[in-house]
Amino acid sequence: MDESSNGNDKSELYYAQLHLYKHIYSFISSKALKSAVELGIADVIHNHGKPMTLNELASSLKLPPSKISVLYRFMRLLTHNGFFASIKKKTGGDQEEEEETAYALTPPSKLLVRSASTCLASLASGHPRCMDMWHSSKKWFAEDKELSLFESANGDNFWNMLNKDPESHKLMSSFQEAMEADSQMFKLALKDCKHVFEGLETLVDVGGGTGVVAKLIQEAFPDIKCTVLDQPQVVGNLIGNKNLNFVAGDMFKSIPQADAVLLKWVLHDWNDELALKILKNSKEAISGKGKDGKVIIIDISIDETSNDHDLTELQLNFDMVMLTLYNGKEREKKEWEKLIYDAGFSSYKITPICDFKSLIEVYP
Ligand SMILES: C[S@@+](CC[C@H](N)C(=O)[O-])C[C@H]1O[C@@H](n2cnc3c(N)ncnc32)[C@H](O)[C@@H]1O
Repeated sequence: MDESSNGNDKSELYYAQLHLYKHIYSFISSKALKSAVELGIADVIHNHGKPMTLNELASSLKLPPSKISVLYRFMRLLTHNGFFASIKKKTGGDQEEEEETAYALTPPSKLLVRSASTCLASLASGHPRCMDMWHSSKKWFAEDKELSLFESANGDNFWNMLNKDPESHKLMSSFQEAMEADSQMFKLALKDCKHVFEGLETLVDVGGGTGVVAKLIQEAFPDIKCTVLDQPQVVGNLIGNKNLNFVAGDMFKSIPQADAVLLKWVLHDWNDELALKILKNSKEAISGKGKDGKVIIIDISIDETSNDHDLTELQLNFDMVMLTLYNGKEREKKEWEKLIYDAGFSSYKITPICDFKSLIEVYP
């Protein structure tokens, strides 16, 4: 140690070590959550209907006795991280009343209950291909190619891989499950941005998956005729209704005509060149409506100047996910502006929704 380990320098060094350790081991929080999801802890507590003691939990999870103390330590971390709440429960008879800790669900772990339409458990469990690819990042950096880390590590891009082998079918269904659950949140957001959809007669949800968002829009606006455009393997077997139509197609080729185009969680999957192509095709799709048409984008708009450090960290983490999985990106406001004007639109308006996303109305 040199003289810099004195006074303020010493506390700076302690802080540096702490900061580094915190980030080196931050994967533990994510992996403990994955273990909780695989064990089904949230489901067991939910089905029990009231907080559960450690022994009750271990018995429901059918854990061997040697794993009870392990479960305790996982629950301690998961409770500290806000996934469960620990409650003191009175046990024993009148004479020898004792207190025991019982675990209850919190709002984040309620999103892990598999019977809930908002369940995000499939995202928390992750997929080996999406985790293992990080071991190839050194090789990826050395390659002078525009490949995602996923493609560099797995030999094919994410979307092709989804449709290829049986193992990837699991990835596909958990991906669609997660998208559907995420879209359920849109129901709440829709209440705050009803004006955006009012007056529309037709809307095409581009890359609209299995139609969860289109159905929510229909519930709120029964008169809007919705078309969901997605890849044949996603919508090929889906059946619509009077006001809901599924179209198998390619948004890079053409988008059906409508008063409005919705692009929810779509543009962030693609680099600027391909996002521009989608936006230009969207502009073409609303051209029949003249100046009254609009494109509605729902994506992240990163604000690095925000004082909310956790929120910005989440948005930057999402950017890493988009970069490494699809070669896509989360965009800052100035990047959105450039993309929107480059696609030939004349104005736009950004409104924050769901605490970390934005709704961007784009006008011709
Ligand atoms: C991240 S998901 C978003 C799904 C949905 N909008 C949501 O918010 O839940 C992107 C969607 O784009 C679709 N997609 C990918 N390439 C496409 C293409 N060339 N044409 C149409 N849809 C495509 C995928 O199948 C997927 O459903």
